[in-house]
Amino acid sequence: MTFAFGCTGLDVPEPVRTQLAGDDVAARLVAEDPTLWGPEAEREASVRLGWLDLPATSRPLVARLAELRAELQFEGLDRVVLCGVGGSSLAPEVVCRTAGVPLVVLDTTDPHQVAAAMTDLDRTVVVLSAESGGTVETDSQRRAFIQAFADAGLDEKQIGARFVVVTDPGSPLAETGAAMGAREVFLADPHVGGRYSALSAFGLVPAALAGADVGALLEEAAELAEHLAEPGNAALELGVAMSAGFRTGRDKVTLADGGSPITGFGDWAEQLVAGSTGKDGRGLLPVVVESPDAPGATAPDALLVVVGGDPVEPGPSVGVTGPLGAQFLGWEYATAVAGRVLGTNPFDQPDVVETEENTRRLLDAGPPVEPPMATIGAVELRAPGGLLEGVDLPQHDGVTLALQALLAAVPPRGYLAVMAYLDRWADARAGELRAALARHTGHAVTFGWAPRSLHATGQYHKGGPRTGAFLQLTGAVAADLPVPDQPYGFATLQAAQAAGDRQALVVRQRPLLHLHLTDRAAGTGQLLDALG
Ligand SMILES: O=P(O)(O)OC[C@H]1O[C@](O)(CO)[C@@H](O)[C@@H]1O
Repeated sequence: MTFAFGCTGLDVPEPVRTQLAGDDVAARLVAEDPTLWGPEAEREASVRLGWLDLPATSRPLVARLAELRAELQFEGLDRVVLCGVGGSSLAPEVVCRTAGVPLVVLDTTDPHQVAAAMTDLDRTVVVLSAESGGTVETDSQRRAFIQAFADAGLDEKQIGARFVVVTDPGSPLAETGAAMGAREVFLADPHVGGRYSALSAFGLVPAALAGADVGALLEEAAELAEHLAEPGNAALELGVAMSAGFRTGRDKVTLADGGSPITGFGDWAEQLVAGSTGKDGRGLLPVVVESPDAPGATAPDALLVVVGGDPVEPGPSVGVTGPLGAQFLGWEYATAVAGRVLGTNPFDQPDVVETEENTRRLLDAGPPVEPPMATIGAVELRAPGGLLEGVDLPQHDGVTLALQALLAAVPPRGYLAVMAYLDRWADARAGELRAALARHTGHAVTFGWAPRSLHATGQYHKGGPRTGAFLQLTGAVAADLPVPDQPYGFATLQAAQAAGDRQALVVRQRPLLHLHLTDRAAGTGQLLDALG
């Protein structure tokens, strides 16, 4: 079975067909024509289309990874922890969840979540995965694991042997990996950007070491690759549908699983679509929902895409089926195609760096002092930017009123984004807030764990249309964890990332509600109660 596309109730405007079919986009994309996205994108595109070749060029990795896994297993190292974020962790996480093999993914700075990953060190191997090699989340985790292994009594050589590195050639991490004596440093194809790296060493190394069949994944993709130059191929049709949605006022792409055997695909597709299209004041907002009939799954400004199922009548809706390897390649292709119609460069992320710079500044200067406007139960309320000016916040229903004020501030055709700087396992209940909020509004509601979301929808939040309203959640930290050789711990880093994100949103005059949970479980319960 390969990638298949079905669609119902969507009109494709003639100019979209012409721009994609008439211009022979399918064949030109497969030929890696960098001019497809206009002169401004040409330079970047000329070094970012290597993902089209990966079903073939990644093949030699399969045997080497099987050997390495056997070697690790022989030494009793059967627990794989992946330190990486965004494109460097979401694909292997989907692969492993789908295959049912254990992979501990650490894509956070939450001190509780990082500490929880540092168990069973005697059987742990750590994959450090970062394309740029300088990402603060991954670098901090590297330092913490080195320290933890040292505390467990390992010497320098033994510690090096516990790390496998995946990065681009010439990156600072390539150098660090060599200097620390990492067991192996995999240098990935530098002509593939992070969001498009699912079938490169970034997707394959952690997944294969955890026990997934990555050879099968490449075969699934290769089968689709054979058809990608054909006019009307299924991946092109998906790109046409997303583009047609955009052109007809549906600039949200709702992603729902239709009972496929794939687990967590929406989170990977979200970073691909948001990071590739959300810039220059436009974009497609991916909205990952719990099921095709979840609150907010259908809306007048959204195209519902069912992954692994049929389109939902009466539409407009799309269904895409096929195995995971084909889904990865098909969505990358479709997103690149949509970028052409939107007029965006699918391969850059111009607005991500701003929050990173804000974070660095805040780490240098110390955290901002922002007294809460009110504390209600386990929730401290703040609204930088003035959202709650003139709003009374009584103890009995102040949280409800604050949430109502935020929902009322979502502009027409806008969206509400929840960014939870929490532990996505221990504080998993916060994930229920998406549906709970969506029941109270006709607007799209997205939910993202942060700081992971900075590398996914974060680009869209800052670079896309200014139609978002934002709910940021932070939580009390019971015990901080130092970041070795840095003047701050994970709690300070996480708080600085959250504050840096708030600054980037306030500068754009976006409505923002910041709720700090002084007790994470109680505060989450309070929010869900407030939403009924
Ligand atoms: O692999 P890196 O360099 O750590 O980057 C992580 C992610 O950050 C981004 O560069 C943008 O936030 C993504 O494209 C990428 O997947």
